Amino acid sequence: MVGPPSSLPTDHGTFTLRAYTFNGVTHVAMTMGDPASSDAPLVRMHSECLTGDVLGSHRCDCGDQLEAALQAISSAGAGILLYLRGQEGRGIGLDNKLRAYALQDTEGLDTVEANRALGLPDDARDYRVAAEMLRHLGTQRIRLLSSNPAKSDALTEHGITVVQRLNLQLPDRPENSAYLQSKRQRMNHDVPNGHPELDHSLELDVYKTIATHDEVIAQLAQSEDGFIAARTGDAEFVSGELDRRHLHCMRAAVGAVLVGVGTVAADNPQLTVRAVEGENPVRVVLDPRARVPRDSTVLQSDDAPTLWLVGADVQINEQLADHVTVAQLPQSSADKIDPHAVIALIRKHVSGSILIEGGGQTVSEFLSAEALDRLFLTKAPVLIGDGVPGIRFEGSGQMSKALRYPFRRYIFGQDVCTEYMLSPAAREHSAQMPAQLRGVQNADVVAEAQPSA
Ligand SMILES: Nc1nc2c(ncn2[C@@H]2O[C@H](COP(=O)(O)OP(=O)(O)OP(=O)(O)O)[C@@H](O)[C@H]2O)c(=O)[nH]1
Ligand SMILES: [Zn+2]
Repeated sequence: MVGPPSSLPTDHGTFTLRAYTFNGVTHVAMTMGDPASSDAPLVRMHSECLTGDVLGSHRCDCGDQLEAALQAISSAGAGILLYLRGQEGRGIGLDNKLRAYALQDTEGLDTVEANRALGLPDDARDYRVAAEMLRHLGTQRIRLLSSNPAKSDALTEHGITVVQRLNLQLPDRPENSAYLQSKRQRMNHDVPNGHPELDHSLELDVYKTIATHDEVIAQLAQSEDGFIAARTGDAEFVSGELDRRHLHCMRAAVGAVLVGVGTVAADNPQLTVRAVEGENPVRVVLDPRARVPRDSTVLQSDDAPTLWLVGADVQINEQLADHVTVAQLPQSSADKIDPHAVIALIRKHVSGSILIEGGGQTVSEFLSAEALDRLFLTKAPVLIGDGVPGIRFEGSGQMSKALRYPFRRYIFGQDVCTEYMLSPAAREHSAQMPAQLRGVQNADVVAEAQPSA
């Protein structure tokens, strides 16, 4: 009933493959690492889908889920994929599934109605063999990669402890969104928008890239019409929870985080890592005239060291808390400090990447000085009308001179984040990472492009 293990090198790394035959049907388990030795390994219980898995169909999400699950297991370094044969068409078989497809095409039936019109059950799958396979692999506790709650219920019934169910967070495709909507409405599948159960250790690849290189990156969240706050400076909830989480992931990946004095005065940020696990970066306040409010969190709280960057002609005579270090730089003109000099100075104190976190003016200055390797610009679906501007720089009178860079795009719930790879170094660093087009993460790369020259 169980075949010998063999090795299976794949695009996602080398797995161990075992065949399990029950009632004349052969299923396979692909394992990576030693799942038995991990407390609750990632498990994908995948129903065979010839059209999606093999033929590349966009009618369903099976092919995308298969890829994403293998990528997730490979990123985690351990896990199991059970490929369940004979579950084609939610258990009604390939021939019937294609008949159901035809009824969907011609009669406009949804996926459930089409099965019923054929006199077949909505879902005929049985997961007993999957539970048997897991037990054979020494795994009784799992984290299940699925958007279908019925799958974890069934495994629980068969004696497997599902400690967590993780939605693979794949974006709908135009061709499968109606089908996915029906699954959500009629079969209780998750809506993949900022799922609260998401495992916070699962990240975008670019965080690793940032953490392992010395880059200068910037981020900004703007309204659709380009403002980071209302006229009064009120910046509460411009972008959503996932964008906040993204910001905290970046803070955790860098050595230093810099804000302009205006942001400290307006928002009194803590600049610490709270939404995810990670170390706090060194906080840098760019403050040519030493105007920062003396009761601000960056000066008062010792959660992280603070580097207070002031102009060369400023005198700081007051007593400062131990976590605050003052550094001075010459101002070029009109209170401005050259971004390149700022970076060089920070690098003397801190190693790792530097995140320019805001506000709009500071990020714009670093952008137009060509001091950035990468820019993450999130656009939230809100119109403010007038307020504190986001990215603004002199630009050019000609469209042909507008800035176009290679970019990647992520969906963070309702917000869209564009990552511009501004420098050749950033592009090279990202190219060294396997292009993670899909994976377990809070957002997926939904578009990638190189601008034409
Ligand atoms: N009967 C029928 N089956 C379909 C249809 N579209 C996809 N399938 C099958 O559905 C099975 C996958 O089930 P899904 O409901 O997509 O997803 P799930 O496996 O329950 O849940 P996930 O773990 O999130 O993938 C595969 O065997 C597909 O062949 C359809 O329109 N009709
Ligand atoms: Zn499918």
